[in-house]
Parts: sequence; C-alpha cells; structure tokens
Amino acid sequence: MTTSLDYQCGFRNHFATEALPGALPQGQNSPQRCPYGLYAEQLSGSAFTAPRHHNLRSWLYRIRPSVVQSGYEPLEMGKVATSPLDNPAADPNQMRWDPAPLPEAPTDFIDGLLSVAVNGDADAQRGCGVHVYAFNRDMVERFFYNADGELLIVPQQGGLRLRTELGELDVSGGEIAVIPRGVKFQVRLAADCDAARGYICENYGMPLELPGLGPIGANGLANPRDFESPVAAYEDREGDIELVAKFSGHFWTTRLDHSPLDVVAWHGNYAPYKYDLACFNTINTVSFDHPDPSIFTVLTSPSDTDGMANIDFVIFPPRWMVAEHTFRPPWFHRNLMSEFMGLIHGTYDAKAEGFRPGGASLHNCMSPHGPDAETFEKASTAELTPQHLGNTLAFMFESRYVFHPTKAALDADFRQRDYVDVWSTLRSHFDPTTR
Ligand SMILES: O=C(O)Cc1cc(O)ccc1O
Ligand SMILES: [Fe+2]
Repeated sequence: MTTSLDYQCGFRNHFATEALPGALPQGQNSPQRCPYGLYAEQLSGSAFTAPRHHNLRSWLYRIRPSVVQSGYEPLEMGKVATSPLDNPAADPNQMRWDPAPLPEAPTDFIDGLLSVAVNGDADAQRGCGVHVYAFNRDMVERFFYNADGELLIVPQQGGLRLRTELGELDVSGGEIAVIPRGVKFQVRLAADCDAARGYICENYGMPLELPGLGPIGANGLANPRDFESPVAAYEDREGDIELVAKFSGHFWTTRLDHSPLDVVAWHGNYAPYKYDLACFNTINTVSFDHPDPSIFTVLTSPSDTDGMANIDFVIFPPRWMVAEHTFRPPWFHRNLMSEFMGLIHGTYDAKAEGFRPGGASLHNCMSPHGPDAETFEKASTAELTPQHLGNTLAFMFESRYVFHPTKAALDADFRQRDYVDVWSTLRSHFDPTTR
C-alpha cells in the first residue's frame, strides 16, 4: 500500500515547509548555525537579477551540501539526444509514430528514455528535447538531475512516484509534473503498476509559466490554485549511490556515499509541481468556428519575442462541441510554429484512427496537416447538435523552433511510414456551377 502524499497548493507560490519542527530558519536565510546542524544551500532557477516576476530560487536546509560528491565521468546514453544534433535531419514530411514498446528487460526511467525530436540549442537555453519514456524498474540507488532544462513529464500509462530533493509527488495518466532544472530526483513506479510510459518535454528555455489571460479575465484555463508542490521529505541514508547528471547534451555519473534526498526543510518559489489536467477550465466557442488552439494553453515558456513561445504546452481535453454551421474538428492548416503531438487517452478529433494513445505526430514549420479524409467526410455532413467529446485527451508541444527528429525516431520500426496517405483520398469537390 502506498501512502497518499500531502502537497502545498498554488502555482509558484513562495512556499515554506519543514519535515522536522523548527528546521526552517526564521527571519533569515543563512543563520550562522542552522537548526539541527543542517547546511543552507540556495538553488537558483533564474539569474539573481531576473525581474521579480521571473525570479526563481529556493533555500534548502540539508544534511550535507550538494558539493559533497566525487568527480563526474561520462556516461553513455545513446538513445537520448540534445539539440543541436550532430547531423540535423529535419524535413517537411508529416510524421507519426505508434506507441514506443514497453521494455521486456529490466529498465529504469533513465535507461528507458528515447529522444524523438529536438530543437533550438540547449547551451543557448532555447528550444527543447522531446522524449518518450518506457520503463519497468524503480530507481533505487540512482538519482538524476538535468542541467540542460526543466522536465515537463506527461504520463500516458502507469503511475509514477517522483522522489525529489524538495519532496515527493505522485502522478499518473491525465496529470503532469514539472521538475525544475537542476533538482535531483528519482522515479519509481506507483505501487499498483509494473510498467509506465509517457512523454517528456525537456525545456531548455525560460521556465514554463501560466499564460496571460487577456480578455478572458482573471479566471480560467489552468487556475493557479490547482497546481501542487511537495512538502519537505528527507531520507538520512548512506550507501553506494549514483548521481547521474545531464549537462550540455551529455550524461555524466558520479558516486555519493549518501542519498541526495536529504533536504529537511526548504522555502522559496523554485520547486517541482504537478497538475491534474482534469482541472483545466476549458474555454471554447459557443457560437461558430473552431478557435485557434492557443485557447487551450496550459503552460507557456516564452522566448525573447513577445507572443512566439519557446514552447506552448496545449491540451485538447474532454469538452462540449456546440459550434453552429461550422466544420467542428481542427481545420486544414499550415503553421509557422512547429507542432509535436501526443495522445494520453481516447481518440483525437482530427484523426479517425491511426493516432493511438502513447503515439506521437510531428507537423513541422509550414508542413500542411489537418483532419484525415475519414474525419473530413464525417464532419462535413454531421448533424450539428451539441455533442460531448468525452473520451479524449491529446496534447501538443508547440514551438517557434523547427523540430529535428532523431535518427532513432526516423528509423524506429514503430514509425508510420505511410502517414501521409491519411489525406490521399481527399478529392476535389469543386463544381463552379453549384454553390
Ligand atoms: O494540428 C493539430 O491537430 C493541432 C491543432 C488543433 C486545433 O484544434 C487547431 C490547430 C491545430 O494545430
Ligand atoms: Fe496543427
């Protein structure tokens, strides 16, 4: 039996939490001596001088400071790629993949990572890596941190227990979690499952934030109070421990003689968080036409250009469809922004079949896409009564930077090489004599 976890609520609140009474220093960050003999350590997720609304840092009170580690050695991780690739291979073809198979051999979260597409430049802190994970073993004596970006984890199958320096989070299909850049953590399977699969957006750029709501007003879409961060939890454990780092596109490994999850208390606004996508307050048309999918933005990582996201995380949640005299599914389109999509469960309203839960699609900058032929025929003649689209949860990582699929993804036997055929039977219906 797993115990259910406590959380602190609110998006990026200035949290304060202690696992032992009085462990958190009061009134200052760096007392001459911290309670319980703890060490103080600041973890900065932004430049010290970032504007206040982008300034991210937490103070950690831990049993040993993070500097207590030995030297890092390179670790071969052939299936994980970072942008820019050595041989970038983006092309304008629409691409789609079936779900990555679950492993048969014992595989933990790190070994179960496979990169699908990457963009931007990790060292320049722009763009992202899109990965899928599939694993069947807990990380036990192994921990991980990522200096290249924050990790947006989108579970598709199976529950995860994320054990982080700042406390623990449980997430499963329909929820998401974000592990900030640099935070040490390990991933275990939820008690009731023996394998897990999902998607990861490794965001090299500005940390994800809630989108501005403009004329929507003060409420709606993802509401801040529905985000949950962990309470402090620590283990005082010695052993032969491995700490894996991803740094500048490469993996590195070092040994520790203790668990890095030794933070007894912390305060600040730089912390992991989770969010249940079912909490999303979906706003859509109640008159006509299919709005742009930006209306479904959960989180956004801005770039240096206003309105052009480094990454938008967008969902297509269960909702009512009520538009009158409208072709209701997504329209045919070409987009400056590049679109990577995944399906958490159910069916996506632009694709009658072929886009399977756990699968993925990539429609790069200006590559045409839209409803498949079967969806187009059905939706063009459907009776436009209010319809509840219940069994569906898709998402998109939309980016201003072109995605470069990895060689592994291009060569994967679960890639659908005939994807473009889903549109091949769309014929001309043009008749200049009939309106
Ligand atoms: O291409 C897609 O399926 C994603 C998408 C959905 C939608 O409702 C409108 C535009 C868009 O790019
Ligand atoms: Fe699209």
